[in-house]
Amino acid sequence: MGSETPVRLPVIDFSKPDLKPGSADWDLVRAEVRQALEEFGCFEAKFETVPVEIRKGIFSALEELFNLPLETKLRNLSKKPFHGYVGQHPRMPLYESLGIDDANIIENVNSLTNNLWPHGNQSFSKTIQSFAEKVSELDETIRRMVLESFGLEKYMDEHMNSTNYLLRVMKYKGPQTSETKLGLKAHTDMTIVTILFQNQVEGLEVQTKDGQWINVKPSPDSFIAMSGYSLYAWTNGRLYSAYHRVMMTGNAARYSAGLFSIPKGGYIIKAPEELVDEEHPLLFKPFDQIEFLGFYNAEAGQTVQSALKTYCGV
Ligand SMILES: O=C(O)CCC(=O)C(=O)O
Ligand SMILES: [Fe+2]
Repeated sequence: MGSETPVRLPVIDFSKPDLKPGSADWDLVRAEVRQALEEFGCFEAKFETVPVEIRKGIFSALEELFNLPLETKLRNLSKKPFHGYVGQHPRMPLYESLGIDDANIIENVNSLTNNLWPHGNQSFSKTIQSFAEKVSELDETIRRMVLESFGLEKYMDEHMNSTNYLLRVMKYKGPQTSETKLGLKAHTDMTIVTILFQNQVEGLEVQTKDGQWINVKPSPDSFIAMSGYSLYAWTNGRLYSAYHRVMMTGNAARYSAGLFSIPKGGYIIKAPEELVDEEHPLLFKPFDQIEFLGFYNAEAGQTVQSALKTYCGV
């Protein structure tokens, strides 16, 4: 018989003009978001609110950034894992990235820009900041829909104020071969929500619950949204958090940008009592994510899943 149809991620349209809380479109999209995050922990989001000059501009900005000499990029090392420059790793030789904390705030981007380009680079700062600000609207919409879908409106303000944004921009060199090579190893994100945007070079793969890898092929105006493991913990396991990785082939470089909403240090992740019952016993005792990450990073070789269970599993 013919081969099975490959599994595809759900595609959800956030570009509807009337997508306001309370509208009929909002309720429909909210149900799609909930279902996609339960089943796949991931979906493709059509979100045309990001103007075309920012969508195009972001990739020129990334090219300009990663073309800088290595010693310039290395000026942005950070003590926090994956917050500053990361690259030149022997096991991930194709991968380079740079993290920018709270990139939706122009002063933060300017301090990075001035470090990279001592004479300034206004257009780089503006493109990065506008991108982060626009994409953060999608993050907020998704989180609002998730909380509403569980009837958890009373936690909305606390939840929305509990996170910071990290923008991480990435370059994966083409491996210059038709063999598939590792770009970024399989992992789950320790985030509330992750939103990815990529140029037209494919490579992202997302694993389904039954272990199949889906090749993600977003259309040029789409973003990929994922529920992270912090949201898995906060929702007491109601939403899935998918393993994903980047596999590269061919000559072209892949550029991507990820906006990560991350619980602030000092904020205690505690599943709301409404999501704990006999059918869904509590998975994790309340924890501070920054303290957990200290534990996780000291335990070489563990996955987030097993480390969090050891750290505060019930
Ligand atoms: O480059 C991508 O599309 C994926 C990046 C990623 O998974 C991450 O930075 O956590
Ligand atoms: Fe990731």
